Amino acid sequence: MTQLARALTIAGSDSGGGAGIQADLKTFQELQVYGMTAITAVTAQNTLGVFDVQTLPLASIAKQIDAVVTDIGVHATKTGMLANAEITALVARKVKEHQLFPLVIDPVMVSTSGHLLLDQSAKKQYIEELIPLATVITPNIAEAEALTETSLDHLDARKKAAQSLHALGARSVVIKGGHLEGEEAIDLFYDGKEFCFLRAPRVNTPHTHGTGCTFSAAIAAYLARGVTLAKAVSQAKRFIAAAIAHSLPLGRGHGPTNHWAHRQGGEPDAD
Ligand SMILES: Nc1ncnc2c1ncn2[C@@H]1O[C@H](COP(=O)(O)OP(=O)(O)O)[C@@H](O)[C@H]1O
Ligand SMILES: Cc1ncc(COP(=O)(O)O)c(N)n1
Repeated sequence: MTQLARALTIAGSDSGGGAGIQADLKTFQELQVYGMTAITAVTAQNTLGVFDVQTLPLASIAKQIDAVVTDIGVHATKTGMLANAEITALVARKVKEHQLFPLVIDPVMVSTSGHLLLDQSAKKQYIEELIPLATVITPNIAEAEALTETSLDHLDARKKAAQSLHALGARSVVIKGGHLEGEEAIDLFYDGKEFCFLRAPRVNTPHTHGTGCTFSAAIAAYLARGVTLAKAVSQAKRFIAAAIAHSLPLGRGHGPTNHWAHRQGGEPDAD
């Protein structure tokens, strides 16, 4: 057997299965990557909203990371919901201790349903401790605005924001354009030298719960498989575009993306 690619997600649990750890594991599995988890927080969540958040003790998060790294081994890591400043600092420490690279950072701050998933006070730890370790950081527009303290309503401003996140130490940056308007959903990729655009047709759907988690997990999966960064980002864009084009009208709110949509037909295998 050729060596099985293995990826670790350090993120929150979404009981509704559309975002967080659950979206990450589904994405890893679809991309033939063995998935492992370190859960930072347990949310009670569905397509309508977030009804409870319980963060895990720091020692538990640390031991989850130690357990998988020291035994099974990790080829790529992604971070999602880190909830607060202490968890963000712990994760940065563990990334350094275990050299958890390549590292994809999805700086999750607010859910699609509008619930705060990161204490405001954690911004300092993101900027000073975690972002400098990123192979790629994938903020949406609001997250990039919060991290750079600028308004990003123009492409020029988004380019400058990507440059300033790169200047903080991130090796590359994707500023996602899911919340912009237009015929296409266009993300801006900056590798420290050049800008390029990741494009897909914009899908007119409310069912976009978990798009950011799925996109960043797909980047981590491709990196775990040894694909180059530029290729990982563009293949991940194809994966998320298919997942949104065939998203699932489940629940009464924002339904989840469809992780098996990249397969021919966009449907689960017939019985
Ligand atoms: N309606 C849509 N149609 C097509 N692509 C979308 C749509 N909404 C989001 N995307 C894409 O999904 C990915 C996640 O983006 P975004 O929704 O901005 O992130 P987040 O979930 O973190 O808010 C990006 O590649 C973005 O362009
Ligand atoms: C546990 C967890 N992690 C991340 C998100 C963000 O995903 P989205 O922005 O699509 O709601 C979420 N809702 N829940």
